[in-house]
Amino acid sequence: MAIKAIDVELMSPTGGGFSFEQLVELAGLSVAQAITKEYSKESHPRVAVFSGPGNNGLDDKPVNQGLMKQCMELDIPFVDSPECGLRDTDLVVDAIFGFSFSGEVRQPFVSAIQALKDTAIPIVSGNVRGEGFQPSMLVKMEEKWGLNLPQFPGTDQCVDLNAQSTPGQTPTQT
Ligand SMILES: NC(=O)C1=CN([C@@H]2O[C@H](COP(=O)(O)OP(=O)(O)OC[C@H]3O[C@@H](n4cnc5c(N)ncnc54)[C@H](OP(=O)(O)O)[C@@H]3O)[C@@H](O)[C@H]2O)[C@H](O)CC1
Repeated sequence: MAIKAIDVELMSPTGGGFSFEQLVELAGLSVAQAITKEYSKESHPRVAVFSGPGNNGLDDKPVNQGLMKQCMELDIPFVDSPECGLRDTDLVVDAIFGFSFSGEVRQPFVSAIQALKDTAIPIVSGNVRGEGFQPSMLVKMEEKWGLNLPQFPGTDQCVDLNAQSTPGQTPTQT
């Protein structure tokens, strides 16, 4: 089943009736929990989020306005270039593209993707891999249908698959 179709099913009355906002919140929670499990706030206190134009990054989308307002009230800075985003940063969250990414990277994202290719800072990617850089951790949100899911500990939103990974696989997925 295509990932997009899974979201449609989750939002249908028989598939859970989730609202788009709920799915966004759950996706964000999964990413946040996966990050805090893998990277401590002592070793990686400064996190930069690279947001894209679609529903993965929600850059400038109305659903994101409340979050942006919260960030401003908490004095969390916004930057407008990839170089600034990577300055004084310990971890990058790549929320640039989700499942609608296709083809070669086009402007205005070429420099952001290039910066992520060039950096040694660990990158946590949400959902999609293929823009040409290797994330340290990949968080996948839609794995359910037809997949052999691992046991999730307690009420956790993520599980570390390192123990089960084989060479060449992405280290951590949820
Ligand atoms: N129910 C939901 O939709 C939920 C989705 N979630 C997350 O959202 C993404 C899917 O969101 P979507 O908006 O469909 O897609 P993207 O986030 O990938 O962004 C699409 C935009 O990216 C542009 N794009 C695509 N390919 C390229 C490229 N090669 N170079 C530059 N730009 C690109 C695209 O532009 P177009 O001109 O092609 O339209 C769009 O602007 C999903 O993966 C989840 O992460 C929520 O988490 C929950 C609900």
